[in-house]
Amino acid sequence: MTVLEQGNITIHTENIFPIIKKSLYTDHEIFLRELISNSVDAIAKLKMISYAGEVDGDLPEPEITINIDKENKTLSVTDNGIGMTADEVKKYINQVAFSSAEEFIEKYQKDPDQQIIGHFGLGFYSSFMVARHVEIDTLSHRSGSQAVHWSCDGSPAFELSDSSRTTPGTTITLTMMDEEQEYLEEGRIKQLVKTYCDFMPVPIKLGEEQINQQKAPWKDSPQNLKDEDYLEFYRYLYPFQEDPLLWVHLNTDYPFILNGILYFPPIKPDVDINKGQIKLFCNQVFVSDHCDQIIPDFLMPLRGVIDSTDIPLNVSRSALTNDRTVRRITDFISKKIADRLKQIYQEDRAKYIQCWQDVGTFVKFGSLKDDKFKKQVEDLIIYKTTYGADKSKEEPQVEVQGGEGDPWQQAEGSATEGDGYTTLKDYLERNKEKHENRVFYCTDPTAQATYVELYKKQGLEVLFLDSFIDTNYFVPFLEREYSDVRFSRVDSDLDQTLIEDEKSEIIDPKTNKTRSELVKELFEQALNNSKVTIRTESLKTDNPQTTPPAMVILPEEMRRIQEMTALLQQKAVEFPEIHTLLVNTAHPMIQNLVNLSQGAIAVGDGQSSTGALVKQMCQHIYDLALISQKPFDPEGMKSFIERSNTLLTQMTERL
Ligand SMILES: Nc1ncnc2c1ncn2[C@@H]1O[C@H](COP(=O)(O)OP(=O)(O)OP(=O)(O)O)[C@@H](O)[C@H]1O
Repeated sequence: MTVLEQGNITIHTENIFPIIKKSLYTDHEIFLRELISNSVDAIAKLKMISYAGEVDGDLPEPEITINIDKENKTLSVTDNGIGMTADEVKKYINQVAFSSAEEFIEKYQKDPDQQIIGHFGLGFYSSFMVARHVEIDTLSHRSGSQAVHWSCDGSPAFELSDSSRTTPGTTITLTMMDEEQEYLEEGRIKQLVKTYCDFMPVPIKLGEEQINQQKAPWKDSPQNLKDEDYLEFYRYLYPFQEDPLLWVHLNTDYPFILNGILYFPPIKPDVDINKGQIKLFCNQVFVSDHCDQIIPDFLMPLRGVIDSTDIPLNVSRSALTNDRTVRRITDFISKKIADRLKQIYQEDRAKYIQCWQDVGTFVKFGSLKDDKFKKQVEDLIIYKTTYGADKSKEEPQVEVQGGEGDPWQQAEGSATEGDGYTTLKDYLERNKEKHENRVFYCTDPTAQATYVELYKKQGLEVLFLDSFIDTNYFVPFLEREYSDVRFSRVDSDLDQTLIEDEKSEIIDPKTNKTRSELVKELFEQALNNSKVTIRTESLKTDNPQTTPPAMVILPEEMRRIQEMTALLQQKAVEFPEIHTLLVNTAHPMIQNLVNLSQGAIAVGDGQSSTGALVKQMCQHIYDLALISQKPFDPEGMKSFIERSNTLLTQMTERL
């Protein structure tokens, strides 16, 4: 290969200048952020050279002042920072994309906490997006310096002259373009300072009034902050919102610098969990409301602040460049959150339980999404259980578990047992003898109340997996994770321990039929529905009156397929037409029914009023079993009410 020529690429200032002015930054408003950042840097630099013994006398109280002169259409930003000599203006201002930061840090930075915001050497030129004329009036803090005045009308030509300024520091004055007059309104400037510069470490004044918060709690050490401080900060960031459940203070210097406070808010159905609400800062300068690339998906609903100088920003400081550091920061944040949850779990179980309803959603979603996170939190996932629930309230009602005033949420103390919540590991361990590797769960405490009660009475423990994420995603996930464990919803089948051994006592000598066979026949004839299988069992109990006379059973596998299909098609789950009606032959009502039907047959009156009553009773028992699983359709509702009235009338006639 023959080299034809070598040389340096040339840039034409006339062409590149408009690009820097107009296209580098998307929003015009950020010019103020850039000027104030420069002022904050100038104040930090003054502090640094003073540490190095290069400043005579005491340092002034740091201050940045914004002044608006509507008449002359100017906005100025003044600081009492390091200032610039004529040489520095020539070097750092006249040479575009030449920042003093690198040289400065190399020479003076002793304290890693003292950071410089600007690095690209471009921010100052964002002023030309809104100003037709920009002036710098500056006096360096170094003794013997001469104040200088720089001015430029937006063309590459500038003018540098001596200035009569006597106080060290810098004033940047912008004469606003006609179409940018909004930046001469106090309200607009206050709003911009609040957005971008609220937590910058120097007081920013508009005239005499300080308009920034100045204190950034996330930069403080957690030891210095009380719960009330964290809450106050949250209320400041998210006014009129319910208080957060808990928070995590991130504070690390290695392997990257990262500070922040992340809050777990209560989950509200109207909050879009895909829209991040964490504010990203870099050196206390607001960067963005979108931390999508740093915060793992599953933690998007968290709120708060993250501040890191190691998050690689592009020149406009508005977008992130994706790199390895970002991934490491993401992992770090997930780990810290898991650690904090573990700490609360161990130290304040009552609080943990109280927050679980909301926090659990994050944790479960995180476990599904991120394998590393799953490993960190797997022992922290708890489930409501029937075990020990009686101890936390005298008479726990299954019906109220899911609603407000959940009796189990008031569990106190740090007991790990008997507070109505358990981990899966503990559940399996506790029930090893009775039903090894088998989990009974309930997805709807109201609809499945009868079933849960039945299990409870026989001393079988039921877990409540009753949130949206549980039923749709978490149960299948648990099954994959615990592949040797069988998960059965309470209404999917009845465990053998709930059923008496069949006594095949013949009660109809003429036909040689057992009670079970008679019951089955009665219901089959009454329902006359080939899709409903009738199964008879005698449910174990001390008091048959308290067991249900009949229950609808939905085989686990079939129900799951149906649920999956509904989820994929984004439709509501339809109640399966094919199902089983389990009739409890031990229940007195069922026994009476058999007797009634026997009597009817004895007098040869199969079609008589008694026969019709038995039929209606069977239909009614079926409807009552179905009622919790499926709402009536109009036809069903009509016949249920009519039948109820007929039966009640007959009852009054017979009494
Ligand atoms: N108020 C000020 N006081 C002292 N020096 C200043 C001031 N404003 C700007 N400078 C000097 O001008 C240089 C260029 O500023 P500019 O805003 O263009 O870039 P930067 O702040 O270094 O980097 P960035 O583009 O990331 O903001 C700064 O590095 C600094 O040396």
